[in-house]
This record gives sequence, C-alpha cells and structure tokens, in this order.
Amino acid sequence: MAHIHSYETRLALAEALADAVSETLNAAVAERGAASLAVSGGSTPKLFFDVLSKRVLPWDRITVTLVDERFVPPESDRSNHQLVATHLLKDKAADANFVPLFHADKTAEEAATIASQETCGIDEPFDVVILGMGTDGHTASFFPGGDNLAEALDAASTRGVMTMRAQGAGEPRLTFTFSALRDARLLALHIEGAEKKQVLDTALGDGPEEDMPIRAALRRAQTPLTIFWAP
Ligand SMILES: O=C1O[C@H](COP(=O)(O)O)[C@@H](O)[C@H](O)[C@H]1O
Repeated sequence: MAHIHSYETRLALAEALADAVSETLNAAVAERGAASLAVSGGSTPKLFFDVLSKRVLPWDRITVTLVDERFVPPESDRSNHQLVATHLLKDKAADANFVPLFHADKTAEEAATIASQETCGIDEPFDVVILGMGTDGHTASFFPGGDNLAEALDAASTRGVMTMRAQGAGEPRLTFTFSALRDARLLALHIEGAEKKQVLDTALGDGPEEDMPIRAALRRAQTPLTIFWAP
C-alpha cells in the first residue's frame, strides 16, 4: 500500500523529503554507526539535493550511491553521477562517501559487475532509496521493453547492479535490481507535475507490470512506498 503526500510547492516537497531522509539517516547512524542513501537521477531531484546538501548530518558516516546510471562518463550532462556531484555532494554533504556505478574503459556489463562488487560492502538493506519515475512508467532503469526487465524485476534475482537496454532509454543503463531496492528502510518515490501524477494514477490501476515497471514498486515493495508529489 503506497502513501501519497502532496505539497503545494516543489520547495515544500524538497524540505519534507529532506526531513524524512534526514530522520532515517540519523537513526541509522545512531543505531549502526553508518547509513546508506541510494538516489535517482534525471531532472527532478535537483532542488531536493540542494536542500538535503545543507542539512547537518553525520555525512562522513553516510554512503551515497545511485539507484541507476546512464552509461556515460561523469563529464556528460546526462550523467546521474554528475547531477549528484553538482547538487548533493557539496556544502555539509561534501563529506559523504560516494560510490558510483559507471566505470570508464569497461563495457556496460563489466561496469555492472564492478559496481555490484563495490556496492556489496554497503549494509543491506539500504537505509534510504529514492526512486524517480519517467512518463513512460519506468523507475530506476526498469524500462518498458528493456532487454533485462524480467530479471531486474524478479524479487528472487541477486541483489546488485545489472545492465538494461531499451528503446526509450537512450544509452545503455546500469541499474540496481528491484530485489536490492524494495526493502529499503525508507522507500520513497519523488515525482513532480500534473503529467507524472496522471502517469501515477494510471500505474495504480490494473495492467501488466512490464508496461509500467513502477508498478513493481507500487505492488510488490517490501517497504510501503511513500510518494512525494508537488505540481
Ligand atoms: O532516466 C532516468 O529517468 C528517471 C526520471 O527522470 P526525470 O528526469 O523524469 O526526473 C530517473 O528516476 C532515473 O534515475 C533516470 O536515470
């Protein structure tokens, strides 16, 4: 069952999401001495990242990674790594430990293997996972028509990073499997705008998961999905 929180402005959403994330990360560090945060890329998270980067948190105990990545170097404007480096890993959050998924001079498959190895040291489950959603109903890099979609969405798949190629994805992708994301202590979906609200409403209706992979998170996440929306 998903919980939907609606805000009047995108800034109000960013502050509320930063509050929820901060609370979970602080609790994790207090209980276990370390915390993890897996974030999405794209265009939506910029303001939220700017707000979160200013929060006073034990950032040197917090590991940040990506839910998914486009297979492009960090210098590319399409890189989710670049987005996080520019908008999140600054101010107070500059002390966070960042684990990227992209690796240069490797194939996407080799990079996925390396990323799985480098992220397997992060305690399971993730403390916080923040998903985004495209207007095609993709989340992470679970794209409709993706070549590895069935395996990526299979809850029995190994936790880790795998590749995804799909017509709507542009470049090849690296993505954590659904099994690695679905049990985060805080599992959030951050979406903005009327169009994405309409896509969400459609996804909440009947229909195959493969057509709108966000349905996996809405229907089968172990942790109830908390949805943050603003116009
Ligand atoms: O390609 C991606 O798109 C989604 C949604 O991005 P947005 O630009 O519509 O906010 C994002 O969640 C994902 O991480 C990214 O790789």
